[in-house]
Amino acid sequence: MVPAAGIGSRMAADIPKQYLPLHNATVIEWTLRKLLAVQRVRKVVVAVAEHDPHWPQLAISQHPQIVTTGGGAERADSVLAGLGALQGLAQSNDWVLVHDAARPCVQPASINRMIDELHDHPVGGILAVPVADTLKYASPREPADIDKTVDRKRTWAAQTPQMFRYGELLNALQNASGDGFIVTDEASALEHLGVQPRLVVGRTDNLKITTPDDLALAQLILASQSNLLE
Ligand SMILES: Nc1ccn([C@@H]2O[C@H](COP(=O)(O)OP(=O)(O)OP(=O)(O)O)[C@@H](O)[C@H]2O)c(=O)n1
Ligand SMILES: C[C@](O)(CO)[C@H](O)COP(=O)(O)O
Repeated sequence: MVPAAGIGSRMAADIPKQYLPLHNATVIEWTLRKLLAVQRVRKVVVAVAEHDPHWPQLAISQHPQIVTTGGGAERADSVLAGLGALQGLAQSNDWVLVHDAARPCVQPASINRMIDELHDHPVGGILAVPVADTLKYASPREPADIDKTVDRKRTWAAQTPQMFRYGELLNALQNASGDGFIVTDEASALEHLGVQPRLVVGRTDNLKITTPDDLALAQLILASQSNLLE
């Protein structure tokens, strides 16, 4: 399931960042090519904004493995909408991988390794990388001042895909929404139910394209992956 209904406000571009040009295609086309290169991915549901004029113009939107649905106001709403579109296609015990449209540099090998590690895990988990930098909390009074240093010994940066059983993920997201518990990733909803998703070591180059400088970096990464999808 690919949430792709965001507006990319932090990118401050004329169009949503998932449709920006990247390495002779667009951000979302690279993301979908990577997912479709994983043999064990059967269907990809893409949640796009209502009346999105860009998505229908992409040939990949007609790919036989791709189903399109409408997204929501927040990322979690778009993911819930995408899961709704899988009703009847997915069984409760099927694994669902949620992957940001804004993460085009993911490697199929990382996704396959996560599936290998988690396919018989009781909960599921996420791609993530241990934090290498020293982390600081900003002052609540002056954002440019350091308030304190965060213990990074057990700190990881969550990425996507995030992989959970269809029924459990649907329940967890609906429960979080009902509790008014705001989640910025799927794992948070499972944690809110008291379960512990697994951390699967990912790659630091699986960046989420968020601000303009991320595009130049993604271009370099994709150029270095030229033989990846052959
Ligand atoms: N209502 C939303 C908001 C975000 N997303 C998707 O969730 C992914 C990660 O979100 P983010 O990087 O925050 O994208 P935007 O919300 O578009 O960015 P911003 O917060 O800068 O506006 C993106 O692929 C985005 O398209 C979505 O499907 N529906
Ligand atoms: C899901 C995610 O990519 C994990 O790091 C991240 O939480 C998305 O956050 P965003 O603010 O919706 O980009």
